Amino acid sequence: MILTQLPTAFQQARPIIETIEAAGYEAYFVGGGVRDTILGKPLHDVDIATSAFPAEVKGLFKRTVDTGIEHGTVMILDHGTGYETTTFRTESGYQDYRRPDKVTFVRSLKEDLKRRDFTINALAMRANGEVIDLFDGLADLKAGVLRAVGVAEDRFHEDALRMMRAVRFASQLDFTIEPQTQQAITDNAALLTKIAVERTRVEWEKLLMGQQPQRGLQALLDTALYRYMPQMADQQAMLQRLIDLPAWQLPTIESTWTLLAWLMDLPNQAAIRHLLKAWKTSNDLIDHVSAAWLVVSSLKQRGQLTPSELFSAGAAALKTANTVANLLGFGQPQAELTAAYAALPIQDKHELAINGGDLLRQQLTTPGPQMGQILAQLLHAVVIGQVKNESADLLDLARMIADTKND
Ligand SMILES: Nc1ccn([C@@H]2O[C@H](COP(=O)(O)OP(=O)(O)OP(=O)(O)O)[C@@H](O)[C@H]2O)c(=O)n1
Repeated sequence: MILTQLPTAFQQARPIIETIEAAGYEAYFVGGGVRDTILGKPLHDVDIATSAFPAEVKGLFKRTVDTGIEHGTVMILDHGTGYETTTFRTESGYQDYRRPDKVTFVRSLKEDLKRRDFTINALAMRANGEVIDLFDGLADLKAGVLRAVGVAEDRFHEDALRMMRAVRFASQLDFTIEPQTQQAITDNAALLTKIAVERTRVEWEKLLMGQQPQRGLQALLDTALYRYMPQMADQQAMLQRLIDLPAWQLPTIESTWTLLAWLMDLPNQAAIRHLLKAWKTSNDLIDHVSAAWLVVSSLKQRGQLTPSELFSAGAAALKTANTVANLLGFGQPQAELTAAYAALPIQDKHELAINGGDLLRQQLTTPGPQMGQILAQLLHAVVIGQVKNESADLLDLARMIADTKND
């Protein structure tokens, strides 16, 4: 097969391959970029594999960066773009796929391709678009099948993350997992516990945001791989609920986690924090999702939100929550919620017309917790429309609050 119309990114990278070839080595485009191009999907990155050893690659180009030289990866800089070029290799023991524990450089393309995870990811392409298909990846691409290269069990022992990649690709590409490959996942699922949580999380999020999440989730259930994901061992029912929802596709990582947290029937925000901490997500994500989760529960219980709830959630978490609530059948039209939020007297606590300094100057309080309490009460009063956000009104109210406190 020859691809005639190569995406621009490949066309621009052609001279790199041609330079390596002119020096007597082999070089090919490899990996997800080749797969996605054949599928007609946009490509994310251009990866090159070559028989030249790293020092040889460096000798051929003016500007290179040693991004992972001990693993065979050199980045070639060309017209402002960086091309990761990796020497044909075999390896074992991954903390990170790009940084295995042990690497052996080889000169043969076939050796390199045969240690890759799935046949659809083991295609190579020459600079002229000719696809080299040593493991029948093209047939599997056409049939929509994920099949491990060679003995599936060996591939999963080399890198247990590949089991997560299988279910992720099932969702992302809407592919089926070939039976022996699936059986090997069932047999080796427990190996996933050896994998760094961050790596598992990336695949899990991609699965949930894929075009057919139900397909990936079903494979997770069928193979019991979910049991070895953080905090998921007893989540069979939740996964089934996700599968049973009418077709869904979520736009953001935040909405994905909010949906998940909601379907897990977690008791409170502390439980959500615990869940997300176990998955090692960022603190920003934890704050966002726990705020959104609270909004989802209000929408579920009352179908609407108080000004105070709108204010404390903030625009971003509101949007997330409503997306999830809509998916679950109890959301509001997004425009209504946006309008209600915009109609709040203030959207941010920094907009409050007075601050702690003003209270001190008027000797209404002393620095410390009492000041914070008064400011919080003022903020609340402004948000619910009890008082105008003007300094004279706020100082009057602060005086009343301070008096009652001092009584
Ligand atoms: N655990 C892994 C990770 C990657 N690969 C190989 O390295 C290539 C590039 O990996 P990566 O960029 O992580 O993933 P892609 O397959 O390109 O997919 P995507 O970009 O969608 O993540 C893969 O196609 C595959 O050949 C592998 O064999 N085993």
